Amino acid sequence: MRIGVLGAGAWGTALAHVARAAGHEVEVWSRGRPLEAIGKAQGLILAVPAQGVRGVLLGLKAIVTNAIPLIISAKGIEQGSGLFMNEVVADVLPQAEPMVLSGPSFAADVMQGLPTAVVLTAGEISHAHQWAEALSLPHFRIYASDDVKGVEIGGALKNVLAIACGISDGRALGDSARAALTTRGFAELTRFAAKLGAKPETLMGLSGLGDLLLTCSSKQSRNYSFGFALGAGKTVEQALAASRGVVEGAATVKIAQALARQHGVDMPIVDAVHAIVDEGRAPDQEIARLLARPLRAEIT
Ligand SMILES: NC(=O)C1=CN([C@@H]2O[C@H](COP(=O)(O)OP(=O)(O)OC[C@H]3O[C@@H](n4cnc5c(N)ncnc54)[C@H](O)[C@@H]3O)[C@@H](O)[C@H]2O)C=CC1
Ligand SMILES: O=C(CO)COP(=O)(O)O
Repeated sequence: MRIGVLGAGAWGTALAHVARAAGHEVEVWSRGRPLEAIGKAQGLILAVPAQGVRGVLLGLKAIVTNAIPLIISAKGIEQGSGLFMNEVVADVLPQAEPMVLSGPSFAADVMQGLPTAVVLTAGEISHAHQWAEALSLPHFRIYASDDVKGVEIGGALKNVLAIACGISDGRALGDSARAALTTRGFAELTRFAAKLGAKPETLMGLSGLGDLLLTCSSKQSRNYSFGFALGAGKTVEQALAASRGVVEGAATVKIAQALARQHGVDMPIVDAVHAIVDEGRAPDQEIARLLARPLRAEIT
C-alpha cells in the first residue's frame, strides 16, 4: 500500500520506519512542505503534536476528497475546543475514517527494533484488525480495539500523570511516592474515562495502564522529564526549553482539568499539575495539598 505519514518528528519517523519495514511504500510529509504528494496515499498516519492536528487536517481538506483511513498517533486534547483527536478529524475531515494508535512505545525503542506492543482502535473492529495486520512487525505488535474514546483518553491523560510522577521524583520524594501517584493517577484516569463513556477494560490495557507504567517511571519520557525539571526547581519555560521534543501533557493539562470539572470528576492529581504548570504554583504547595486530603475508601 501507499501510506502517507504526516509529521517528521521522533514518532512520525519511527512509524514511517515501521510502515516501510512492513512492506509499504511510504511518503513522509513535514511542516513547510507541500502536502500534494500525500494525496495519492491509501492510508494516512498523523504524527504531529495534538495542537497541530487541526491545522494539518485543514491543509488536507482540498487534497483528500475520498474516504480514507487516517491513523491518529498524537496523544492529547485540543486546547480551544476540548475535542479529542478523533473528534477533530470528524469536525474537519469527515470523509476520513479516524483510527487511533496508542500505547507504551518510545520512538527510540521502536527505531532500535526493540519489542513493543501498542493498540489500534477503530469504530469498526474489523478495520482495526485489518490495519493492525498491515502494520505489525514481529517486534512491533499491534492489538485491535473498537473503543476509540477509551484509547484516546488513556493516551492523553497519561501524559499529565507522567508529569506528576516526574515532579515527585524531581523533589526526591522516593519510589513509594511515585508508585502511589501512578496508582491514584490511574484511579483518576479510569473515573474520567468511565464518565466520558469509555470501556473500563480499555484503560486496563496498553493505552492507560500500559502507557502509565512506561512514562511515569522513565527518563526517556519527555513528560516525565519535564515534570522532573519542575520538581528540581526549573520554571515551566526553562523545563519546556530543555525538552527533547513536544511535551503533550503541558498542553493538555488545562483542558483536561476543565473537562474533569465540567463532567464532575474528582481529579486531584490533574488539579495539582494544572496548578503548577498553568498557574505557577510551587510543587511543594501542591504536594502538601494532596497529602492533606481527607482519608477515604480506596475504590470509589
Ligand atoms: N516520541 C514518542 O516516543 C511518541 C510520541 N507520540 C506522540 O506523537 C506526537 C508527535 O510526537 P513526536 O514526534 O515525538 O514529537 P517531536 O517533537 O519529536 O516532533 C514533532 C514534529 O511535528 C512538527 N510540528 C510541530 N507542530 C506542528 C504543527 N502545528 N503542524 C505541523 N507540524 C508540526 C515539528 O516540526 C516536528 O517535526 C505527540 O502527540 C506524541 O505524544 C506517541 C507515541 C510515542
Ligand atoms: O507516549 C509516549 C510513549 O508511549 C512518549 O512519551 P513522552 O511524550 O512523554 O516522551
